[in-house]
Amino acid sequence: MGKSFIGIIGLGVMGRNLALNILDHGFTVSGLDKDLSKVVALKEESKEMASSFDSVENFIHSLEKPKKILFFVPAGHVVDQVIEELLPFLESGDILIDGGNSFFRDTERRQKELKNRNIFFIGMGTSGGESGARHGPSLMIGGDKEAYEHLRSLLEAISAKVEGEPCVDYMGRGAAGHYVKMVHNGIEYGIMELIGECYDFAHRVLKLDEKKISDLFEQWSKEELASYLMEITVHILRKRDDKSNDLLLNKVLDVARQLGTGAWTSEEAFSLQVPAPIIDAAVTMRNLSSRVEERKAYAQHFKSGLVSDISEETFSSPFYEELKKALFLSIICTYAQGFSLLSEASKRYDYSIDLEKVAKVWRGGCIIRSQFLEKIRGAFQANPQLSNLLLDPNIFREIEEKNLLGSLRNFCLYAIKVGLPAYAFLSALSYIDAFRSEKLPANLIQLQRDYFGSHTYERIDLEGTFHTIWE
Ligand SMILES: NC(=O)C1=CN([C@@H]2O[C@H](COP(=O)(O)OP(=O)(O)OC[C@H]3O[C@@H](n4cnc5c(N)ncnc54)[C@H](OP(=O)(O)O)[C@@H]3O)[C@@H](O)[C@H]2O)C=CC1
Ligand SMILES: O=C(CO)[C@H](O)[C@H](O)COP(=O)(O)O
Repeated sequence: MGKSFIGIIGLGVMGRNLALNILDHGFTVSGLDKDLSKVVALKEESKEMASSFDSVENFIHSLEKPKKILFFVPAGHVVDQVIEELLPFLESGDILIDGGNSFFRDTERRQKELKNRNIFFIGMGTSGGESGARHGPSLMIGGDKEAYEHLRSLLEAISAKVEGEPCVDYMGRGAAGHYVKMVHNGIEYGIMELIGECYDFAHRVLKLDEKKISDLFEQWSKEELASYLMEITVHILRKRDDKSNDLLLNKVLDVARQLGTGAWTSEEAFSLQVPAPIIDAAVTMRNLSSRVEERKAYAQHFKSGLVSDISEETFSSPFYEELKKALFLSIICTYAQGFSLLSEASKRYDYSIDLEKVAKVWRGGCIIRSQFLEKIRGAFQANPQLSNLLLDPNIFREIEEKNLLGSLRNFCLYAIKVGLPAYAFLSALSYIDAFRSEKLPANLIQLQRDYFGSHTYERIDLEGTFHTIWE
C-alpha cells in the first residue's frame, strides 16, 4: 500500500469531515483518533481512507515525506500531548498543522519549540463547522510560508470557492492564522448576539410569532443582510421539536455556552486598546445568560418581562424596515471592530496581515460569510492601510444614504423605553456616536488622573506634558 499524502489526528466533527473532503479531491489520507471506533467507522464510510492505526508509530509510517500531520483535537493541553506523542517519530522538515481553535499564544510557543528541531508548525484557522469541513471550509494559514507551499494545492482544492477563488490564504508569519480565526469568532459572537436581540425585539416588543419573524429574516437574507448566520436563523426559527408539538426554540434553555474564542478576542482588544464593544457585549451577554438563578430571582420583582408596553399600532411594517437597517449597521460595526483589531495586531505582532485577503477568505465557507464582505474586500483593495471600515467612502455613503444611523437610534430608543435588553445594539450605537464625536470628555479624565495620581496631561495649545498642583 502506498504512503498517504497527509495524516489527520482527531476524527471528530471536523477531522472526520475534512478527511472525507480531502479524499473526494483525490489526495490520500491516514487517520488516527484515540477512540478507535471513529477510525473504524471512517474506514467503513470511505474505502479509500488509509486506516486503521492502533498506534502513533504505524500511523506515522503510513505517511509520505515530508510528513504532513493535521490535528483536529480539542484546543489546549491535548494539542501539546499529541505533539509529545509524535515527537519521537518526527524528522527535520516535517510539517504539523493545527486546524483547531488554539489560542494564538500557544501556537507561537509551539512554533518556537518545534523550530529548534527543524519541524514546521502551521496554525490553521478553520471555519465552516461540520458542513464547511465536508464541502469546503474557509482556511486561515499562519506560520512558515515555505511549509504552506507543501500544502497549498491540497488546501486550495478542499476549501470553499467564491467565483472560482479558493477561500484559503496565507495570513502571515507566526500565529497569524489562529489570530485571524480568533477574531473571526469574535465577530461571529457579535453577529449572533445582534440577531438574537433583533429576534427578541421582534418577538417580545413587536409581538410577531416565529413564523412571521422567520419570513421577515428570510426576506432580509435576500437583501443587504444576505449571510450564512441569517440563513441558519431562518431554519432554526422554523424547526419543530421531535419530542413535542412545539417549536424546538421554545424547548431550549436560554443559556449560551462558549469555548473561549470570543472572550480571547475581547481580552486582546483590551490589551491592544482597540475598541470592540459589540464583541465585548456579546461575550458579556453569554456570561449573563448563564446566571439563570440570579435572573430568575431578579425577574420576580417585575410583573412582566418588559417595563412598559408600546401599543401594537406603533409598529406597522415600516418599522420592520427600521429594524433591518439597525441590524445591518450594527453588523457593519461588528466587522469594523474585528478588522480594526486585526489591523492593530498585524502591526504589533509583525504579522503583516493583508486585510483584503482576510475578507477574501471569509467570503465563502465560513460562519461569518456574507454579501457585505465583498464591500469590505473592496474597501481594503482601495486602501490597504484603512484603519477602520467606517472611514471607507463607499461604506460611509451607504450608511448616510440609507440613514442607517437614524434607524439604529430609533430602534435603540424603543428598546430602552420598553426595557428590552439590547446590549449589542446599544454598544453599536455608542461606538458610532463616539467615533463621530470630534470631542470626547477625555480631557476631564486626563485631569482627574492628574488630580489623584499626578499622571500629567497634554494640552491642545502647547507641546509637552503638564501637571497641575491641585491643592
Ligand atoms: N466543531 C466546529 O464547528 C469547529 C471546531 N473547531 C475546532 O476544531 C477542533 C476540533 O473540534 P471538533 O472536531 O468539533 O471536536 P470533536 O470533539 O468532535 O473531535 C475531536 C476528536 O479528537 C479526539 N482526541 C482527543 N484527544 C486525542 C488524542 N490525544 N489523540 C487523538 N485523538 C484525540 C477526540 O476523541 P474523544 O471524543 O474520544 O475525546 C475526538 O474524536 C477544536 O479545537 C475546535 O474548537 C474549529 C472550527 C469549527
Ligand atoms: O470555531 C467555531 C465556529 O467558527 C466553533 O464552532 C466554535 O466552537 C464556536 O465558538 P463557541 O463554541 O465559543 O460558540
